[in-house]
Amino acid sequence: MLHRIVDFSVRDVRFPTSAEQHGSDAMHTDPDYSAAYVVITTDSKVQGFGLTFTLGKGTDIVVCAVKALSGLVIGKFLQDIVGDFRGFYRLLSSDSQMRWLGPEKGVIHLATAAVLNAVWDLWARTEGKPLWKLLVDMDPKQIVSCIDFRYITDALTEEEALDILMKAQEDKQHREEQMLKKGYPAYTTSCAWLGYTDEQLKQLCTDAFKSGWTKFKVKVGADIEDDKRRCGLIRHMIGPQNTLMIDANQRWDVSEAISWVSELSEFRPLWIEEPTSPDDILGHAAISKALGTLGIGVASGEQCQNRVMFKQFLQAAALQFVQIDSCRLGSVNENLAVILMAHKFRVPVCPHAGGVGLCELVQHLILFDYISVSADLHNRMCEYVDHLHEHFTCPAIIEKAHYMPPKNPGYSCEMLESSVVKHQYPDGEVWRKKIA
Ligand SMILES: C[C@H](O)[C@@H](O)CC(=O)C(=O)O
Ligand SMILES: [Mg+2]
Repeated sequence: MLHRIVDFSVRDVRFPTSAEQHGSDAMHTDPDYSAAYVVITTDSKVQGFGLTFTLGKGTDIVVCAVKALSGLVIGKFLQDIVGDFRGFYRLLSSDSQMRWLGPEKGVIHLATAAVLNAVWDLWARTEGKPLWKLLVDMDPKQIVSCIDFRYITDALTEEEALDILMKAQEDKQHREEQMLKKGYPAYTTSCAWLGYTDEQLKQLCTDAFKSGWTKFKVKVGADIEDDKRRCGLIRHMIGPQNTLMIDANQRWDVSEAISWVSELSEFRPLWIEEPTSPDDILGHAAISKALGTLGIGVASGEQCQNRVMFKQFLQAAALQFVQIDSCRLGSVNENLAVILMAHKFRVPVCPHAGGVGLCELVQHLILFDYISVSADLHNRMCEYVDHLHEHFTCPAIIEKAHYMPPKNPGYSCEMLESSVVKHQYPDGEVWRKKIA
């Protein structure tokens, strides 16, 4: 059956998370987790749902960018899109006028992610499979045909990508069964947002520990004495064997990052995340070199613009953990490129999640990474944040601190229509009350 896209909508949906300091960090002190939420409808009535994540203000700008791209989607047949997905990715990311707004970065790239996420969702639904399974079952040649290799062939050629995927075919079935049984390891960021009090932090950490969490991320970077106290509290509570990560959300200059994190080294963080500007590849390389001697790695990616920057981070040995993001990069297509490059450079992928909908989306990509690419779980885990899942029709499922593979067809980011209507900005009930 053919599926022609006949309708396209995008809405500005915002959740007032800043009221309770959920999601707060050293740079984003009042985030309202939000999304530009896309629904595409076909003449066969099958729909695709996609989103990109934002922090509140400016979501309207992303919505505007999504609308600008919608003309490239409406009227297309799904079969034509996925039959040349590389071409369609390039159509969206390289439109000869709109590429001036990026290219492949910033608002226009967030918009590309929202649109393509909806297309991938539609594809998975029409195949009756969750997205991870669609990817895992795909012929390696077809996977590679979804990737735009422009600008990365000096690091990864199409032939090398194919070779990686072919080699990982062995034992794939076994890994799939393992994931279905045990799930993919996760860590939590929910206990230690920067705006939480010590009491909150202790309580949330105790509860999480009791529910089986063993890996915790703490926000740092505003005040060194606060950081020492908070890291000390968590390290004391989780003991020496469990894992602690720290996240500065781009707060420091390079030398400041090195000295600040050195002062926190006694708490033995596995990584420091986003120590400095997400665009500063050589700065990250310098930090990696300095902190490597203390056994601390550098993680980044949630604001890494595109595959070209990831390529350079990897080439410069500037990252020890690659944090792919389902909404920052150009959807599944560009994430496939980064997952394969990370494998070639032997750097573990530990996705960024949380926000609204990011856990739902990225769980599919990390399952694909394990089953079809890396076959490795050492030092690998996917972020989990326990907010806003109740707004999704198929929320992420966590059991014993592991993501359980989604079973429903699609990419898991369909929101409950009632939640969308209530949180739509500025007319939804939640915002009307606040604005009045
Ligand atoms: C503003 C966001 O909550 C950010 O702090 C998330 C983040 O850095 C992470 O989850 O990692
Ligand atoms: Mg982070």
